Order: sequence, then structure tokens, then C-alpha cells
Amino acid sequence: EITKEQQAFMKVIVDSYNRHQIPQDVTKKLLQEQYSAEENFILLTEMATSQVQVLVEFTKNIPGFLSLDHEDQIALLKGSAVEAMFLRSAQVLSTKMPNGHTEVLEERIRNSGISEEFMTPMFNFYKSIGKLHMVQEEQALLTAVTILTPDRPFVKDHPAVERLQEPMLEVLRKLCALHHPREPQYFARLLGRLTELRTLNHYHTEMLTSWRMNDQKFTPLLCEIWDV
Ligand SMILES: Cc1cc(C(=O)O[C@@H]2C[C@H]3CC[C@]2(C)C3(C)C)ccc1N
Repeated sequence: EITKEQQAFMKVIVDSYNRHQIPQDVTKKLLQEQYSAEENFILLTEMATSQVQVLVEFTKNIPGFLSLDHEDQIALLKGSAVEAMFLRSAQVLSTKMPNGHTEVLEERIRNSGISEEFMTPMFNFYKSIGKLHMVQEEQALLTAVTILTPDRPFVKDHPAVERLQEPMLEVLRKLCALHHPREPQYFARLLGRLTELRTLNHYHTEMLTSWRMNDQKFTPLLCEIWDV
């Protein structure tokens, strides 16, 4: 079963995942600020910016990450940011939010200048994540596994990243068996979500381009992480 050192390893990741939540003031604003496409976009920009900050803090605490080649650290962060954000917001939307917040956030996302063709795959993903009823340990480890994907663009030392990702996949597999004993395929379904996540990268790039075209303003951090 899960060994002592795997438990310690998992605790580091889960504590970091829970410690770095999206600041309350951002989620509070979701309910307060008035409701226009412009205002909604500004809120999403704040949310995305704080999600990137949370992502960077979480990533730094993944055991072994800071001992990777520095350029590979950046390549992994930039390559996984969108997926980690969609994962985090899917979890926020499907569990964390006090009831009532979810609908408001969903409405604001739907009315923020994101065109319909990206909305559908995005919300389909949110629904498919919600149906999994992941426990928080699984959410934290799945996010860490996503960040440590060796085949991101510009990653030089693949084997070094694989050596970090493998033990995480092993713990995640055991967790799934532990928390979902009657669903032997649960782990496979979880990894299947990562494939679905990759398709969202493409839609996200289109979202950024269409926002850019409408001359919407981005924050420096979002420009840096997505080279826009
Ligand atoms: C450059 C830029 C990017 C985003 C973004 O990616 O938002 C993410 C897409 C969905 C998944 C996480 C987001 C915050 C979301 C819930 C809107 C939002 C605003 C903005 N000015």
C-alpha cells in the first residue's frame, strides 16, 4: 500500500496545494462587482493572474522541481500553466465554491468576451471533472503530474522530469484505488482527463488571440507566461 515516505511526499504536495488557494478577495469580487462584459473580463484577468501566482508557488514546492535545470523549470511552468489553471478552476467550480458562487462565476465567464466556440469545450471539461468527485489529494497530485509532463515544448532534460513525475503517478494510482475501490478504472479515467486538458490549450490560444484583437488589456504576468 502507500508507504510512509509516499505519505510524507504526498503531504508536502497536498499541503502546498491547499495553502496556495486563490485569494478570497478575488472570489469575493465575483459576487460584488457590477455585471458587464468589460467588468467580467477584468475579474477574469484578476483571477487568471492570481491563478498563475498560485501555480508558481505550488510548483516550487513540488519535491525535486527546484533541482531541475532552470530553463526546464520555466518551460514546464509555461507549458502547463493553462492546463493547471483549467484544472484548478474546474475544481473550484465543481467543489470549493460556496453554493451560489459557482453560478455567478460561470455566468461571468460566459459573459466576458470569450466566444461560444471555446465556451462549450471549457464547460464540458468542467462537467467531466465534476463527475469524477476527486478528493483533494487526487486534485493536488493530478495538478503536480500535469506540471511535470516531460514532453512540453523546449524541455531539454526529459528523463529528469520523468524521474519526478513517475513517483507522483505511482502515489496517484494508489490513492485512486484507496478512495475509489469500486471503480478499478478510476485512475485511467483521471489520466484521460489530462488528454482532454491538452485540447483546451488550443482553445485557450484562440481565446487569447481573440481578446488581443479586441485590444483587451492583459497583466504583465499573463503576457509573460503565455508570450502574448
Ligand atoms: C490573458 C487572460 C487570460 C485569462 C484566462 O486564461 O482565464 C482562464 C480561462 C478559464 C480557466 C481559468 C481562467 C481564469 C478562466 C476561468 C477564465 C483570463 C483573462 C485574461 N486577460
